[in-house]
Amino acid sequence: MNKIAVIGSGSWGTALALVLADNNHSVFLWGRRADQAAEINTEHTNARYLPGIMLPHEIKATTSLKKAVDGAEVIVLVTPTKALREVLHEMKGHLEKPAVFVHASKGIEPGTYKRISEIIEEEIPDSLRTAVAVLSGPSHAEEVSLRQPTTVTVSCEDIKRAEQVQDLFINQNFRVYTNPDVIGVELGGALKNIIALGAGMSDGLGYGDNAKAALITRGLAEIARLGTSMGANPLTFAGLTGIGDLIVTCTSVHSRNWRAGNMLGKGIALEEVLSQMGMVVEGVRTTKAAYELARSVDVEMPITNVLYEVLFNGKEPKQAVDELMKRSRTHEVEDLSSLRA
Ligand SMILES: NC(=O)C1=CN([C@@H]2O[C@H](COP(=O)(O)OP(=O)(O)OC[C@H]3O[C@@H](n4cnc5c(N)ncnc54)[C@H](OP(=O)(O)O)[C@@H]3O)[C@@H](O)[C@H]2O)C=CC1
Ligand SMILES: O=C(CO)COP(=O)(O)O
Repeated sequence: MNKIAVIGSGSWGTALALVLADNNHSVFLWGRRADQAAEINTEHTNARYLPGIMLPHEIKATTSLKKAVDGAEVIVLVTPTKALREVLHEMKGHLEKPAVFVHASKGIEPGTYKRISEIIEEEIPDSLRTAVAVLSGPSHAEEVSLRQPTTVTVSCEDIKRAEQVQDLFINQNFRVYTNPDVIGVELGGALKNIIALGAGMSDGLGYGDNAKAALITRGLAEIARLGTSMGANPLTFAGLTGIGDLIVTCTSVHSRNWRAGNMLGKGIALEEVLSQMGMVVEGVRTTKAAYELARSVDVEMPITNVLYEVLFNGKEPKQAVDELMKRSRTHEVEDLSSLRA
């Protein structure tokens, strides 16, 4: 039985703790609120984030980072992206031996444009980490906690390490694949949230399935365009962490990004949307980061650009869609020769 620390007791951290406890690991779940830790330890519920779910008694909740990581061979990071650096910074002082770091958050840091594995590598010295891996894919916490069939991918440049992490999580309800393309897996997971905001907005405006299919398909094209320019393998975007996660996030009522976009499409202001959600909507900050990153590397991202204008410059959602439809005509694939027999 491995001791595993799960850092972040929101919906996804709690659902992953449940998967690990189902697999007979000893799980310490860290969150910042004492009332929540007490609820998890005594009632075995996390009613705010996973209402109606009984958690395995093996999950031990704590507000002490030291207690959570003490002796843990594996540390699973699942805070919102914006909280990660601060948490890692504090955690570093409590680490006594190297651990495998697995993260399951989906974002890019505005300003630095760093992926999460890069943030971990910056904050935790080489001597205190044996590997950094990412777990991503189409996986809403609400369904995972009901033990409904779910597939994800674990990515690590060292594929043997990825297989070790695969072993920790895999079970009959939670199927885990591996992929060595960390850049592609992280960027697919982060950037799909932008397109999900757009898909929700389209639904909120009353547009139909044609519009949503267009957003998913052209969204994937711009995710892959930016991703490959950053060094990702284009094939990764055809997998679970690319199109797979894009489909689930653009079409599921569980998606916070879709729901936030839907409210924006109905004319509700961003601040009101975020306060009504009460949960992290990663796509908002990621839109800013991706917009700036794409400009800095000169990659065209039309959907991201109009969403940036809606979120941060007050453009009306309807006008954003009109502008996308009126862009100058173009080919579906930039390199036409790749389509010819
Ligand atoms: N939910 C899902 O189905 C999935 C989520 N993810 C990703 O997982 C990550 C976490 O999301 P999720 O669990 O859903 O988020 P939730 O909104 O469900 O929960 C957020 C958690 O983060 C805590 N938190 C917020 N701000 C801070 C901070 N500054 N320092 C420390 N903790 C903080 C909250 O604590 P408090 O309650 O005290 O405010 C809460 O425990 C995101 O990157 C998301 O994209 C990935 C796949 C699936
Ligand atoms: O990443 C997710 C599912 O794979 C969760 O998406 P939301 O953050 O939009 O709920």
